[in-house]
Amino acid sequence: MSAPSSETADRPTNTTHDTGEGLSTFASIARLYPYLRPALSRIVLGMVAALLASVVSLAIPFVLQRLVDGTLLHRGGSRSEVVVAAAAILGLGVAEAVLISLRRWFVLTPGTKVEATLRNGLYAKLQQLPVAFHDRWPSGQLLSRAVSDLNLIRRWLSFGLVLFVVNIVTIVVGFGVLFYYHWLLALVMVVLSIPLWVAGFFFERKYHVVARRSQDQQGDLATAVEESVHGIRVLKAFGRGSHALKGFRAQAEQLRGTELEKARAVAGLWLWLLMVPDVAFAVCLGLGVWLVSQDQLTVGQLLAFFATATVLRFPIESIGFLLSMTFDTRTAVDRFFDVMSTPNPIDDPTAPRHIEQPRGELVFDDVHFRYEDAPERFPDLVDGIDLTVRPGETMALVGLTGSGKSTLTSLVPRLYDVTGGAIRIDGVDVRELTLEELRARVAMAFEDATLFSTSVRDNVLLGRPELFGDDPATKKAADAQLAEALEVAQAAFAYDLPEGVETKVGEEGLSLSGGQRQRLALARAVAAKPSVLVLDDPLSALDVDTEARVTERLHKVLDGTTALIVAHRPSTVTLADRVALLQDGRVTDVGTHSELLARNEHYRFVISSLEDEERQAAPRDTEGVSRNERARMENMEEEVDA
Ligand SMILES: Nc1ncnc2c1ncn2[C@@H]1O[C@H](COP(=O)(O)OP(=O)(O)OP(=O)(O)O)[C@@H](O)[C@H]1O
Repeated sequence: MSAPSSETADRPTNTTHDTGEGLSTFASIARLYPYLRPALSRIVLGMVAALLASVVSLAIPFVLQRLVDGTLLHRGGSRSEVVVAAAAILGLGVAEAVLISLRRWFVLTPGTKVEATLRNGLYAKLQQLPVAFHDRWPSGQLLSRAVSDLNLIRRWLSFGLVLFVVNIVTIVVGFGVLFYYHWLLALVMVVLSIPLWVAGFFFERKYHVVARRSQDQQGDLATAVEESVHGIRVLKAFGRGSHALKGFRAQAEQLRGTELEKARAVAGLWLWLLMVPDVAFAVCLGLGVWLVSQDQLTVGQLLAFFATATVLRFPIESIGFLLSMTFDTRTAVDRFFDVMSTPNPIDDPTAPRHIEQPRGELVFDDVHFRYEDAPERFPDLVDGIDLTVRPGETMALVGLTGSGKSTLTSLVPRLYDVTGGAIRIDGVDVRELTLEELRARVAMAFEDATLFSTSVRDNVLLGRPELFGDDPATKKAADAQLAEALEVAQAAFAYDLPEGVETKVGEEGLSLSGGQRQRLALARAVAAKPSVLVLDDPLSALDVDTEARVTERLHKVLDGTTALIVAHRPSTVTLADRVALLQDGRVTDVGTHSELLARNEHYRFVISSLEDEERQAAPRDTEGVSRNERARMENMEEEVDA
């Protein structure tokens, strides 16, 4: 298994939305404003508390200066004055501590609140975005956005933002205070700080790029872990664990390299952040002592100058860390909006229509479709399909592998939108229905049955939200519906699970067999009571006997339901009233199985290739003939005779 590189696995190249590139860091982060608004008052109060704490810390040197110049040097230092000054300093210290605690208290909850809002918004968006989006985006990239990027944003809001603003204000006010003590000393301090601002400027330009790369690579790594955990059976069965590990190591090493690059950039800034204040302190000390000797500065002023400069050290030193945190956050915000600003073409219509009397007629009217990434020279995959499935009719779709059967079925519930023509249910274009109504009218079961890590009951009744409730009547109705659906899908095994239908089926239902999963997925589609049932080869993992029983029960249930069934096995075709033959993107023939067998050569070819596939896949009994094969031959003979 080769893991995707960050170049290929990051943002898809064919998206046209706003990615935040070209925005300043401020403008990029400002896009969070709508999410921040409810929490803004507390963040501002936190900032006020932090600013007051800074003012208090800057006031302490004033008291020191008064103490030294007034009490100690000129009036000989009366004990009571010293005690008052010490008490004042103690009081200011306590006030500073209280204000810092208040800052933490104010900003803690808004950060978590904003993070939860962002996460819910992202999840909702991922639910809305069409399948075409999910085809293009690796899941790890989405996972890392939902977890680590939002975590970064929370930490910045709760800590980085407030400290950044407050420290900048403290530095500006602090330098003002230094000028108040002595303009020349302060000016020297400012001039000697210039290398810091230059280093900060270059740091900004470099760090932003590396931070983006690092966060994207973390997403790639998450994708690799997700893929290998998901495909652990395949990796083990083919003994490719060490190969996967090799690929993972290479990716992890790449990320380590990027993290080192980041650390080097931060270390470069730190060098200036630590060195510049030390040099400035040394130069100012020499100059200050000389100024005192020249009577241009009092000892108290010199002491207060250095006490203030010491107060400013932490804000200055923290700028590097806060800058890197801010750029990491900017990157996280960009990555969040990569997803949030993706347009959703499959949405509710502005003036939705409603199916007044559902009958279940399904019409494909000159339907065209091509995938976004299909090369231009290729014709449409679905190239002008006209087909009518009558109310209550079961229609099987048959075609060679890759002919577009699954694609065509996925157009009905608008997993993708047609690129030409229209699909109508009871005369209404599916694009004119709200998605809620459309998906209540159409239910789907796929060959690759996905279950959610919740109970069998919740999985099967997924499409019936009205059956989730605690009152006895709802529970009774839910139990009855569940029993019927499980019976139709021959999934009574669910009652024998350790906790019956309340048993949690594990992630993606992987604790069940493929056939069991398919039967639960089929039960889910049946329980949804749709007027149109779309089944994409939902019986492929069942043995012949079970398939026959399911088929028989489905026949009864499908009586009033229109069904479109993708058939990968000849036996599935027997379920259908009529068969549509898909060839070169079009429906080239429609009729009963026996009619098509008798008159259509391509149909015979498709059926015989399906038989070949099945023969290779099915286990053989002692006579060398599979049970599937025998059943199919019997079926075919009967059909042709008929
Ligand atoms: N999400 C996708 N993006 C781009 N191309 C796709 C996508 N899904 C399918 N295709 C391509 O569309 C073609 C038709 O695929 P589809 O799965 O609809 O065929 P099918 O008839 O159901 O095949 P099979 O019988 O093997 O299941 C294939 O060439 C496939 O590679």
